[in-house]
Formats: sequence, C-alpha cells, structure tokens
Amino acid sequence: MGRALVWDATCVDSLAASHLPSTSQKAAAAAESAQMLKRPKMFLLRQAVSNARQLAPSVRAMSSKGPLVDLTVDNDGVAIMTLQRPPVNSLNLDLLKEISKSLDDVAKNKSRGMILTSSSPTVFSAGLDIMEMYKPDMKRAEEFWTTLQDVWFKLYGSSFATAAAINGHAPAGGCLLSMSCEYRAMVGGKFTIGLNETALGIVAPKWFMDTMCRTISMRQAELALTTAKMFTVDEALKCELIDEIATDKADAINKCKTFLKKFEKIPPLARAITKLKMREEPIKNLQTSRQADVQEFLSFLKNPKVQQSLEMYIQALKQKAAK
Ligand SMILES: CC/C=C\C/C=C\CCC/C=C/CC(=O)SCCNC(=O)CCNC(=O)[C@H](O)C(C)(C)COP(=O)(O)OP(=O)(O)OC[C@H]1O[C@@H](n2cnc3c(N)ncnc32)[C@H](O)[C@@H]1OP(=O)(O)O
Repeated sequence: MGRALVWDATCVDSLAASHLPSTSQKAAAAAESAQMLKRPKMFLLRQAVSNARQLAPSVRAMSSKGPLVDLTVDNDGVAIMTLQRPPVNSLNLDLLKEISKSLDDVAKNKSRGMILTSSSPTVFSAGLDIMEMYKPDMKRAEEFWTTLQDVWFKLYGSSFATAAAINGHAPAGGCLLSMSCEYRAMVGGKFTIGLNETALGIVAPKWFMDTMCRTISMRQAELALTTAKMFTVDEALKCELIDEIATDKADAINKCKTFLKKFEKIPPLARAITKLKMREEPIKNLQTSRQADVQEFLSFLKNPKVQQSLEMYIQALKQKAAK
C-alpha cells in the first residue's frame, strides 16, 4: 500500500531586508530561522495525524517497568505512570529519560488517557535533582535540560488526556509536571505545591511561568513566583492550582479517572486538536527559543552566585533531613 506524502517546501530570500542582519553575521541564518518557525506547524500536524489514528482506539496491553518509572494500563484502558525514584522522586537525567520514553509508550499505545502519580507516600516529586545543577558536568547538564524540555513538550503537548494524582509534596519541577497535565487531584493533609525557584536563588524558566499562568490567574502566578509560594492543599484548591482534594492516593486516582471518563463521548480528534490549540502558544514559544533556553540554563549554572545559593540550599536540605 502506498503512503500519502505531504511536501512542505520553503524557499528563503536570504537577502530580504528582514534577514540581512542575521545573514550578514552567519551563513544560512535565514534558512535556520525559517526552519525554527516551521517546527511548531509540523508539531501540530504530527499531533493531528497521531490523533486521527486514535479515532478507532484499540488499547494494547502495556506494561513497561523501568527501574524509575512504572507504567501499566488498567482494565479501563487508562495508563498509570508511577514515578519511583526514592527517596523523593527528584528529577535527575535518568528519571527524565525514563519519563520521556514512557510518554512515547503511552502515545503509541492509544490509551484512553494517562494518570501521573508517585510511589512515595509523601512526595509526588521534589522537582529537579539539585545535584544535576550543583557543580555540574556541562555536557551532562545540557542533556539534562534538553531532556526536561522534551518531557514538557511530550506531556504539556500530548494528544492523549492527562491527569495528575498528586499524592504528596510537589515543589518546583514536581509542580510543573502536575501543571502540565489537564487535571489535578491532590491528597489533603500537610503537603504543599508550588514553584519555589526564587527561594533557591534561581529563576523559573519562562515556560515554567507560562505553564503556571495557564493554570492559575496571572495575578496569583506573579505573586506565587516572586514570593516562592508553596501552597497548602486548601490554598491550592482555592486558587485552582489543583481541581480537587482527595482523601488518599486511591481516591486521587479515582478522581482522575472520573475526569478522564468525561472524554468518552467526545470525539478524540476534536478533543486533541482543541487541547493543542489552547496550548499552542507556550509550545511555540519554547520551540523557537529552545537553544537559547539551554544556553541560558548553562550560563546560569556557570554563575558563582547561583552555585553558592545551590550549595547553601543543599546544606539546609541535608541538615533538615538529618534531624
Ligand atoms: C532564565 C531561565 C533559564 C534558565 C534558568 C536556569 C536555571 C533555573 C531553573 C532551574 C529550575 C529548577 C526547578 C526545580 O525543580 S529546583 C528543585 C526544587 N526543589 C525543592 O526545592 C525541593 C526540596 N526538597 C524538599 O523540600 C523536601 O525534600 C520535600 C518536601 C520534597 C520532601 O521532604 P522530606 O522530609 O520527605 O525529605 P527530605 O528529608 O527533605 O529529603 C530526603 C533526601 O532527599 C534529598 N532531596 C530533597 N529534595 C531534593 C532535590 N530536589 N534534589 C536532590 N535531592 C533532594 C534531601 O537532601 C535528602 O537527602 P539526604 O540528606 O537523605 O541525602
């Protein structure tokens, strides 16, 4: 059987006034810029094709058990992705790689949706592994950040429906993962959630901020980001950082399943395209600034003041843990 091909060729006028400044600095700059601008369009096209394939769902059995992520499909065809990197599911390069691969598996598997949760009884995810940023090997740091970007693209821009069963603390990168899902049920109690980067002397990247601004109001997001606010579960519900409070992990998962069930009667292609159009802007923004974002991260890490802040933060964490 032949396959349909779509050709989308772009011819760039490298001597056009708008390209002259970059072309005079660097050969092929105009072509590179055209390529960057085209990526978001291609991304949406690929997602739409993948959605179209999901119009006739046939859930395959899926069970992928890496050491750090457990991925299973329940009887309802819902994929459950469980982070399991003790003690606190901090996101190091290995865990991010496994999450990235598991997200590919869910996308291929035509699951009804995915629920993200944690095997820890008290921590959903402690966010980025600080040891990946403290006195880093720059090559590894680059791969680390690129993999984090990949995970965000795949989760925030997934065509399948997503929900987070937040069964413990979710600071920084942990909060980002949950906000990248479409729905959040958080177990009540003493847990907290938020983007606390400024408390560490670091700045949350723009795409972290964008994700928060699209979850809670801009006003609340600005206050929360500048003050490194960690929301209690009740506060998080009040400002809609989470959607529901659950009594325990099982209840959180059930609440996520109830959310996913809402899509049973919605044509999957219409749902997926609507979601992607709603999320298109921050995705496009990072796609076009992806390399600059990596460079910004690397230069941040080279800054002695940032390293000093991280060192103090690690010491404080260790002292707290030793008590
Ligand atoms: C312009 C922009 C472009 C680029 C900018 C560049 C860079 C900036 C962007 C960087 C973005 C960063 C986002 C992040 O995610 S940073 C990580 C922030 N995370 C935290 O602040 C959480 C810290 N942890 C905690 O608050 C608690 O551990 C927690 C509440 C999660 C759990 O508490 P609990 O009491 O259960 O455990 P602890 O005893 O505290 O911890 C157990 C051991 O785990 C270690 N730990 C904890 N968190 C981390 C972590 N995030 N990374 C690495 N290790 C962690 C802790 O030290 C304990 O270790 P041991 O002492 O047992 O060895």
